[in-house]
Amino acid sequence: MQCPHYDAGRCRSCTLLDIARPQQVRDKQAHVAELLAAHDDVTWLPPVVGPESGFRNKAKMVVTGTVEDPVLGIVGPPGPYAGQSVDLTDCGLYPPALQEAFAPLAELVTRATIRPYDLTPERDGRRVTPRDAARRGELKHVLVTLSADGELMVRLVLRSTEAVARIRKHLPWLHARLPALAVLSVNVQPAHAAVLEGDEEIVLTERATLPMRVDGITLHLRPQSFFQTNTGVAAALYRQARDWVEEIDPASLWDLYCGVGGFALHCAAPGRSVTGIEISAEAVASATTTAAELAALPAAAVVGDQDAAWWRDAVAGVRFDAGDAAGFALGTDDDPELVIVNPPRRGIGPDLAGRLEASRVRHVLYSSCRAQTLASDLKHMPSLRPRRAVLLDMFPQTGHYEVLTLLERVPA
Ligand SMILES: C[S@@+](CC[C@H](N)C(=O)[O-])C[C@H]1O[C@@H](n2cnc3c(N)ncnc32)[C@H](O)[C@@H]1O
Repeated sequence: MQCPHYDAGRCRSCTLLDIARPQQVRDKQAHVAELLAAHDDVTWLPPVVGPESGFRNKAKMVVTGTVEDPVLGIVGPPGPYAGQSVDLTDCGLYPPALQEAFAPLAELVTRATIRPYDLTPERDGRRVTPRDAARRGELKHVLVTLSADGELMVRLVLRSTEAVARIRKHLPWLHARLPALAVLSVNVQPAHAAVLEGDEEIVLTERATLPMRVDGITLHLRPQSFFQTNTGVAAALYRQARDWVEEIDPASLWDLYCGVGGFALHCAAPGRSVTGIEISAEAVASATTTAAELAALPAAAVVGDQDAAWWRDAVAGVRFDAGDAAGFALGTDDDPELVIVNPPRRGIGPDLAGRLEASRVRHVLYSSCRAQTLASDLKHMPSLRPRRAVLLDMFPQTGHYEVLTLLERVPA
C-alpha cells in the first residue's frame, strides 16, 4: 500500500508499510510459531489474509485545528511534523464510505461551534483547573464505525456537555448531509487524560444501536461496546471457531470476554447451552438484543444456513451476563465442556488460566490479539495443549495480528 502521509513522515501508525504484505504475513506467522515453539504438536492452518487497505471499520480521529478549520486525524509523530495537526481523512486503511463521512463531520464542528480541545500534555505536572480546561476547548475525538451495510455510528468525545444542545440543533442538518448516519452520541470525558473515553454517553439520535451484519447474524453495537476492527477477518474468525466447535459438538460452552456475542452466537446450536460473560453491560445488552431477535425471526427467514425454527431452538440455550470473566469462572463449580476466551491484550491471566487447568473442561478455544500473553497464559495450563491454530491478519500494515488456537486436554 502506498501512503503519502507515511512517505512524508506525517504518520507512522502503519509500522510495516515498507514491507510487502506477503512478507508481513510470513513474519507474523514466524513470530507466533516461535512464541508457541514449546508446543510441537500444533497443526497450523494457512493464515487468513484480507485486503491490505480499506479494511478498517472504525476510525479514531483526534480533532485539532480551529472551529472554522477543524482537522480530523492525528497529532504528528516525532520528526518534521512533530506536534502538528495531520489530516488523515484520506487514510488508505478506511473504506471510501468511512472517508466520505469526515467532511460532513468537520462541517458539523464549524456549524455547531464545537471548539477542538487542546490535547497538548501538561507541562511541569501542573493541575488543570476547571477554568483552564474550559479554555482549552471541547472536542477531543471523533469516533466513527461503519457497518457492512454502509450505516454509520458517530461518537463525539467532548470535555463537557457544553456543546450538546448546539449539536442537537444541527442534527436534522447532519442527517440530510450524511444519510448513512444511524447513531450519533456524545461521550463526556472531562479528564485531561490519555484515556480515550469517559463513562457518560448521551445518545442524540432515535436509534441507539448500529446493526453490524456478520455472516448473516446482525449484531447490535451500542456506542460503548467493543467490536473487532476488521469485519471481513472477524467473520472468518467466528466461522473458524464455529467449525471447530461443531466438530467437537459440546453440550455446553462458555464464551468469556464475549463482547457483543460474536463467538457465542456463531457457536450456538439446538440442545447446546451457551453462556457469554462480558464486563461491559452495554455489550451484554447488545448481545441479548441479537439473541432475542434470532429467537423471534419470521417463519420464512434464513440466517446463515439455518431457518427460523433452528435459531429459536439454538438461542433457547444462550444467555449473556455482565461481569468479570475470571470472577465468574472462579465463582462456580460447574464446568462446561468447552470454553472460548477472547481477552483484551493483557490475556486471561494466571487466575483464570489456573481455573481452566484445574477444571474438567476438555477443550478451550483461545482467540488472542497478543500472542505474547497467550504464550504466558499457556504456561499456567500445561494440561491444555494447543492442537490447531490459525493466524488471522486482522491488522495489516502493523505488527499486530489475531491468533485462534484450539487447546485439548491431554489424558492425565
Ligand atoms: C478482544 S475483546 C473481544 C470481544 C468479543 N469476543 C468479540 O469478538 O467482539 C475483549 C472484550 O473483553 C471485555 N473485557 C475486558 N475485561 C474484562 C473482564 N475482566 N471480564 C470480562 N470481560 C472483559 C471487553 O469489554 C471486550 O469486550
